[in-house]
Amino acid sequence: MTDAQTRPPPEHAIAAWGVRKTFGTTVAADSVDLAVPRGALFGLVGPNGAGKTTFLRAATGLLRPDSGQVFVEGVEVWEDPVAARSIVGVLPEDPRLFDRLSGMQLLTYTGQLFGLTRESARARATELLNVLELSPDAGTLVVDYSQGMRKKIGLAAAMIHGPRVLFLDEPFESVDPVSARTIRGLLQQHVDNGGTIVLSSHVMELVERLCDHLGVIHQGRVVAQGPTEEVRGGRRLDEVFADLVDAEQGEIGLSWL
Ligand SMILES: Nc1ncnc2c1ncn2[C@@H]1O[C@H](COP(=O)(O)OP(=O)(O)OP(=O)(O)O)[C@@H](O)[C@H]1O
Repeated sequence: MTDAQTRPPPEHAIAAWGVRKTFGTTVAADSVDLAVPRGALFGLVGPNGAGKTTFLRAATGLLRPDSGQVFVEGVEVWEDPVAARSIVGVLPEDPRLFDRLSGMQLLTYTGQLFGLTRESARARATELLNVLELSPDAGTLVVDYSQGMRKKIGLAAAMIHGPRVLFLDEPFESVDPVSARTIRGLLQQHVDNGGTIVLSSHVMELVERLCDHLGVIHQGRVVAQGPTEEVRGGRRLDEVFADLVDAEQGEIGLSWL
């Protein structure tokens, strides 16, 4: 339950506090607190197993947290999941797509699920396929798409209803450099038009260049967050990251190699 006192200020497009999720004895998210300003392109970084995907799933209605709250544009995701769904577009880490449909069918169907008319869904699908250079494969079954193509069609499906907030889990993974540039352009356009994006990535250079805000998650907690320049403090992000997650820089190797 929430009350007026726990609601985030309106300048926060996303606000999470105390998000906790355990799997048996594994604490995947310990207590995640995050504030994402409206219009931010927010990068979420952290080592393998830090809890990024768990948090993103909890924040998007895909995985119910044990405790904590997530507000998206003032709507508590688990209190009002229907309202949250129309505000949010989600690219999960491993999107479960209806892969017996063609790319065009998948997008049209997804658009209609979100209340678009068939004509409008088809028009948007055509545009998205075109921008993401998937038009030649519009009629190909998604099951026959490459990994990178699946990422791109997943992104298109996340965007088709024009959500104000996008949550993207590793949107650049498996994507070729030209498509990555196209996606960066799309994401920039989304925030320039007043939207908000949270994306996770392991590519520090990309986060550094693309994201105006970032959060570092480690062992299920956010250990640093804020404007990218502030978090970096004049250093390279990979150095700051290594310090924050106590990465060992000592001798490593395999004795038998
Ligand atoms: N469904 C699940 N069942 C059991 N354990 C899980 C499950 N999902 C995640 N975990 C565990 O929770 C922890 C956090 O996982 P999560 O996938 O959130 O990390 P991540 O930061 O996204 O990692 P990566 O960068 O490697 O994708 C890990 O220890 C993982 O093994």
